[in-house]
Amino acid sequence: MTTKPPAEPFGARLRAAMDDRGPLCVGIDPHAALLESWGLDDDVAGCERFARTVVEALADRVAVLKPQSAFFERFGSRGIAVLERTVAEARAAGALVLMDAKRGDIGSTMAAYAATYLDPASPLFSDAVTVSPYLGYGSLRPALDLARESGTGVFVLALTSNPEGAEVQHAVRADGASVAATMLGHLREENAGAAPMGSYGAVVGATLSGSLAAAKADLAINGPLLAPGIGAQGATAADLPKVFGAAVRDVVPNVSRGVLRHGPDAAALRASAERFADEVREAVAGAA
Ligand SMILES: O=c1ccn([C@@H]2O[C@H](COP(=O)(O)O)[C@@H](O)[C@H]2O)c(=O)[nH]1
Repeated sequence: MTTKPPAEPFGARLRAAMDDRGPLCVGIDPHAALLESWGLDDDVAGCERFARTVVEALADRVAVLKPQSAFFERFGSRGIAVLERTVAEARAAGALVLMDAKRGDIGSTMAAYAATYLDPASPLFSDAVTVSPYLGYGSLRPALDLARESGTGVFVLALTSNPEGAEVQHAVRADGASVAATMLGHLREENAGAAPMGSYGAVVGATLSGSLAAAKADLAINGPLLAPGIGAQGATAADLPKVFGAAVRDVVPNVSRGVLRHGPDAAALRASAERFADEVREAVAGAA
């Protein structure tokens, strides 16, 4: 299956969606516990019903849907087939799809990961993908280049929402820059001159109040900042201005379990996403 490549770069498409729908990103994470609480079996059929329900409830109203690949992969090839259909249906219904796959490898293998998510000929073609720079930022080049070519985006892990991330991300290089600040610096260069916003984003947890200063991280990268951690991980929309300061307008706040726990009723899922969206709008407006 070949999808028509998007006419505009991801950064421009994302900014337009954020302006039109608000910046909220809702996760599609078919956890076993959520399937159970929705009255579904923890199998591939349950996974498909779950994902389709989220897409039908939210793809026409939130800016971004973020399937967490791991929860589909656990069902093997049939789970991946469900993921393919989920991505296609979400995109067809109007949401941008950010595939949370956190891939990272040596460049030659990275090229295959890039083709999987960012080549319009792939059945898993998505608007953007998350990647891990643990093999060095340069190893991500095939994904960065293919994203430019195919009008898609790449989100690089910089300061993750989990407390364990600090031991790697706050580590300081010989020149005094933290690893996180180094990644943000690379992304700033990648996005230089792009308008209204570059297509190369960073993942920066909404849970990080207090620890950004420790990483001496400058979040002004002229690109989107995916902020997971709201809801189940304890952060709230009100934390966003504290964590992101002037960069708060570039933040794409992610909520997964915080919304998904309200299913399977579509109206309840929509109401929950709307509540989070309102809280985000209020927090961002208050930061003006
Ligand atoms: O730093 C990171 C990067 C990614 N994630 C992912 O986001 C969602 C969060 O789910 P919640 O249910 O809202 O906690 C999940 O898919 C993670 O893998 C993250 O949490 N932190």
